[in-house]
Amino acid sequence: MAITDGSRETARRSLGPLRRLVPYVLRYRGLTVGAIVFLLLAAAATLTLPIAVRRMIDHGFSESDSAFIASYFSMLIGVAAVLAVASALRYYFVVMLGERVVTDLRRDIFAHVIQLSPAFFDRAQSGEIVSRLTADATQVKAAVGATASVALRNTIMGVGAVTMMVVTSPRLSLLVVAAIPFIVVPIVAFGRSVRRRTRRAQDALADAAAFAGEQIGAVRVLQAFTNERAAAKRFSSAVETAFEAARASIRARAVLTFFAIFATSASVVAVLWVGSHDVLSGAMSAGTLGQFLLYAVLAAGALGALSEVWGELSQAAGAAERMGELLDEVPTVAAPTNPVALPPPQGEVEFRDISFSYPARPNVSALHRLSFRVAPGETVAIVGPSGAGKSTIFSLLLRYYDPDSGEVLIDGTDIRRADPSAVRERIAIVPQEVTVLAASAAENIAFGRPGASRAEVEAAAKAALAHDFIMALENGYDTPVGERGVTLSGGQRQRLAIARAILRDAPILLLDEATSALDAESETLVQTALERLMKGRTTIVIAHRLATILKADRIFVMEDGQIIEEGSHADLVAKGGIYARLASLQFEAGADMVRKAAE
Ligand SMILES: Nc1ncnc2c1ncn2[C@@H]1O[C@H](COP(=O)(O)OP(=O)(O)OP(=O)(O)O)[C@@H](O)[C@H]1O
Repeated sequence: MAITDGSRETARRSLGPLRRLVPYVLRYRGLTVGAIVFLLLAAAATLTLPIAVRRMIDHGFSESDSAFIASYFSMLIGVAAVLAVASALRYYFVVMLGERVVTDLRRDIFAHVIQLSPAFFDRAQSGEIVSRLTADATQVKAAVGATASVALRNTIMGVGAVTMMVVTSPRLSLLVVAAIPFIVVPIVAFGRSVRRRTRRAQDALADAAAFAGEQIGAVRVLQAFTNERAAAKRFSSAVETAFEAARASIRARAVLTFFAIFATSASVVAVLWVGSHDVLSGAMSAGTLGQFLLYAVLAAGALGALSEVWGELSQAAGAAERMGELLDEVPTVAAPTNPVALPPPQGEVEFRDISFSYPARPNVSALHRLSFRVAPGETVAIVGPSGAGKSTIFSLLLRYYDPDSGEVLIDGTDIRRADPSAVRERIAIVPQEVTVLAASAAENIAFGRPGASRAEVEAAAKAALAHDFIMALENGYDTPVGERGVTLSGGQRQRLAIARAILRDAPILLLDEATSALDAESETLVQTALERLMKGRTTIVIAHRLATILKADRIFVMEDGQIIEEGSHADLVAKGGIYARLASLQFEAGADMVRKAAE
């Protein structure tokens, strides 16, 4: 399974996954080259400053030549200008590159994820995927942009400064080299423990955030069960745990800061001490000592910055790895290399000896040697207890999954041989729970057929008896509905779904009847709209209402993944089998009708 938490730990240790970003970076050669050029230019400008300072000290103050000072300072201003321009442009190119790369990554991942098979979503949490698109992407952006450039700049600066230190004074450099282990080893060791504590604090905070997200998402249920106090208490203890973890990390960081500053300052003082003896004895000029010290400070700064960004880079590597996992996920249901074209639509559906288990539950058989044929234009109602496999029939028809054995045929073609999109274009679905998108009413209907004109949307809405309630909304078809807009009633949502299906105008209609009862008036509207929708189409309906079942041409009674009875309502009632029992129990409300039909 690709979506795991385990990767978070291992990923932090290696920068390897960042390699995945290289092709994205290379797509923008201009930005990349610009970033590197200005990076080098800024580093070079910085590295010339200590030389300038030496010449200042050694010549500027001793030679009372004002022309020298003037030309000298104008040159310095020139260097400063180069430094400023290069730094600004470096910032621009580097940050732009980061934004660009992450925009592309987000776009690619989203496009990839939404075409993955439902089998993937059975095991992945949608929250986890979204967090990869947002939080992980932000980390990668920081890495490609700021962090990588800080790392690169400081590597260049570090190497440059150390080289210049050796050039300036090999003797003092040797002294610094001798001091390095005493400074660096403890800092690295301590830094590691700081990182461990920081990670613990972040994980604790992530737990608290996940809890908050879940509770706020289900706030109505939370209030209905009056669980607010318990939830508040749990959250409070979660954030307190995060605080304690943060405190440990802050404390460790404070100690680290003390040590780092003291150790580096003390060693600088020591070098200065030795160096000033050399100056006094005439072995070295004061300017050279100044130059050396400045290089030492630059080198130390570069080293410090590198140790800081290392942690950030390895976190970004973890983020890049998690995003990469999503891109590596292959859809289990894919179009064949040479998909066959489906014949002209008739609306015939056939299941031939289908056996199927869900990948998430391979030991449970959802459908077992199931065969049936639905003729063009026929209406079939599927009834049966919960878990019988009714929805699974829909899932296989839409090719969300492929059967373990047997064939699903649409108009005589095995759907595995066709492009899944071509198969799905033949099907319209009215689900039990209608998804209303956070968009306008018109856009919600147009979802049925992307690109439909406003006139087509309105015609569909009229046929679905949705026009009147939409016109009564504040801005008619342009009124936002769904999450950030008007909340629609159950009956209105269903008519919206019916309008979508009418607009789709597909030969095969899959109807998953809502179980929740509507009031009589809504019910009549929905039924009328449905009848219009079903006209002339092959309809398979997972039926819960007697009225629907009575109108069906045939009824399939399912149990344990098989069709155990089949026939018209009257046939089945007369037979006195499972259906007859089911009908008199389950469809109590229509018991009279059952009796009448049986007579
Ligand atoms: N995505 C899934 N992953 C694993 N098992 C599943 C999945 N969906 C359904 N199942 C299992 O497959 C079997 C058939 O389920 P299905 O949803 O087709 O039943 P159903 O007749 O539609 O039930 P209901 O009327 O309650 O919707 C059940 O045992 C169910 O637990």
